[in-house]
Amino acid sequence: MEAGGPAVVSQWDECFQAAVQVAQRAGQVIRKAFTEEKHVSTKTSAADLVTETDCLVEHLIISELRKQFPSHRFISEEATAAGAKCELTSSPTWVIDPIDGTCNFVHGFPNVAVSIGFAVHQELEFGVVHHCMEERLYMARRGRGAFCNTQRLCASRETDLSKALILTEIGSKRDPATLKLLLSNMEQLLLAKAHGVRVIGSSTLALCHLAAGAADAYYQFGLHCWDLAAATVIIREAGGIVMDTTGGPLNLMARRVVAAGTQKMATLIAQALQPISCGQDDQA
Ligand SMILES: Nc1ncnc2c1ncn2[C@@H]1O[C@H](CO)[C@@H](O)[C@H]1OP(=O)(O)O
Ligand SMILES: [Mg+2]
Ligand SMILES: [Mg+2]
Repeated sequence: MEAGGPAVVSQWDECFQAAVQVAQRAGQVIRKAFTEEKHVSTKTSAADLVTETDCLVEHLIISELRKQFPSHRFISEEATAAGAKCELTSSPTWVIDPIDGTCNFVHGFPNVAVSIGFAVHQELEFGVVHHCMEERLYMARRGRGAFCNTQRLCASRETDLSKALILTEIGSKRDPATLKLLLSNMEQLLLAKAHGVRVIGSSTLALCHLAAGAADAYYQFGLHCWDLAAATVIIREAGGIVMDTTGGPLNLMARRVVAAGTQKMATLIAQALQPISCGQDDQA
């Protein structure tokens, strides 16, 4: 036996390593496609976009992981859009967004990421988010800390809403009632004298910025489980909070989230928000 005893190998290490490798391969494909002509289609609205690269990258990720882990289940954005069931059971399940920030990708705006989360018994075990254009890899395993490349991540300790930099996303719904609520939520936070509200076009990268302490809070209605799964582990392992907009525990399928460096900040944001109803991922 080596000095210090055998290395501790977690049950899901092999899966984590596979996620890192496939996220990097997917990043290469996305980087190459970023400067080329894109074929863009719409999904649920004129602002809900998909390109052939979203589908190609999703296929690449799932076929590689399925080869290595044939008994595992998969939830992914483009398969769900094509009618696959979006159901989180107790089986080992990969939750995949092949391109988070598709609208950015279409416009050549460089906030584009691959997001791969992994849950067992409905508990998130690890998350890998690859910022494709800056070649940054955000990653965390439950109980083992969060990292960006080799740098350990630490979420903000801010508790004062009037000193907060807050991130959110606009999403793809454009009906007047949704837009009114969306803008009124932003207005409430600005009236509370938050330092700023930012929209960067990628939920998962915004959540990673929160994990890195570059922002104090994040909220969104309408995002999906694949936007959230990987980054949730990364934020929690960076010492942050991820919860439901009602103030209760996070439901990955409920399409709403508040995240912050501190519980106090998360609660203040949740209290300032009016809910926007979006349905559930597993009841579509
Ligand atoms: N219907 C919706 N409402 C809110 N956000 C959504 C959404 N659909 C996707 N998003 C995500 O929110 C951000 C932009 O609004 C992106 O991260 C986008 O993910 P996507 O690029 O994978 O589609
Ligand atoms: Mg997404
Ligand atoms: Mg996507």
